[in-house]
Amino acid sequence: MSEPSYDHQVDRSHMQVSDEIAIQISQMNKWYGQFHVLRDINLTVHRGERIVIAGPSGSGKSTMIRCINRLEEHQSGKIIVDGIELTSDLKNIDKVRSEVGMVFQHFNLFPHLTILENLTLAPIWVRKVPKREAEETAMYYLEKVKIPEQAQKYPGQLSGGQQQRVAIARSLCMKPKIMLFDEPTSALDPEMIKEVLDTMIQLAEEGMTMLCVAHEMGFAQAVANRVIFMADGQIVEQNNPHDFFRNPQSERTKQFLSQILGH
Ligand SMILES: Nc1ncnc2c1ncn2[C@@H]1O[C@H](COP(=O)(O)OP(=O)(O)OP(=O)(O)O)[C@@H](O)[C@H]1O
Repeated sequence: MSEPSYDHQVDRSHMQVSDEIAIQISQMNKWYGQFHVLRDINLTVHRGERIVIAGPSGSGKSTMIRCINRLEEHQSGKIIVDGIELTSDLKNIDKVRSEVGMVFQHFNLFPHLTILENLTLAPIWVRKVPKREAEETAMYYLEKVKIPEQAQKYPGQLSGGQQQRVAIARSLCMKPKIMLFDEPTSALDPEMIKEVLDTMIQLAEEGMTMLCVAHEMGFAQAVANRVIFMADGQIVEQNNPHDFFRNPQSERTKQFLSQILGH
């Protein structure tokens, strides 16, 4: 089985992964009512790692990352994020949310606020950052995602790719240590996928710890140092992208890859 080829292939050798642990999940289980959606998940993520979570629809990928920033609550086992164990204590949730940024498939921008207002809303109202400082930070990140000229526009005036870059900039304004992405390019036209991947590649090069649920494997190919394959609520297999694509171990993974790669 040959590796898919994308024009995002870069030399990843300079990207550092540290020994420090960013996320530790042990024996984690989650049910939706009677439905056992995540089963005995064990996962260690080191700082600077760039992980793609792949797997068939309904395998629990989104639920797993939603548990990491506490949008969903797990029922047993442990999740430790940046040294903080996730419990139902609200203070603890706030702490974790401030360490973990999340970008969704549908950008979730406020349509009636300008791009600048979207970016400064949480820093001003949640973090109590002075308006001027919040705006300077917002402009810094809009420049980073290469759309500073869009600051005064409304989301509806931007392309999907631009809106997704705004969503990434908005997360960065909260200075997260970890970024979670839930299918960030799924709602985009092919020509816009590249813009968003370029932004993600830039973040990865700066050492951001990233977990990305993805159906298309562009990010895996471009910058991931690990691909995790999930099926039926379990981690079935994980490996570096090179070996994951070239030498999948389980039948389930082989079947999945032949579906997505078309051979
Ligand atoms: N709030 C919920 N209540 C009940 N069941 C849910 C809820 N959210 C998700 N599920 C179910 O849990 C399972 C896992 O969903 P999840 O969204 O985590 O899968 P996924 O692997 O991310 O799928 P996809 O690739 O289609 O986004 C699915 O069967 C889904 O229908």
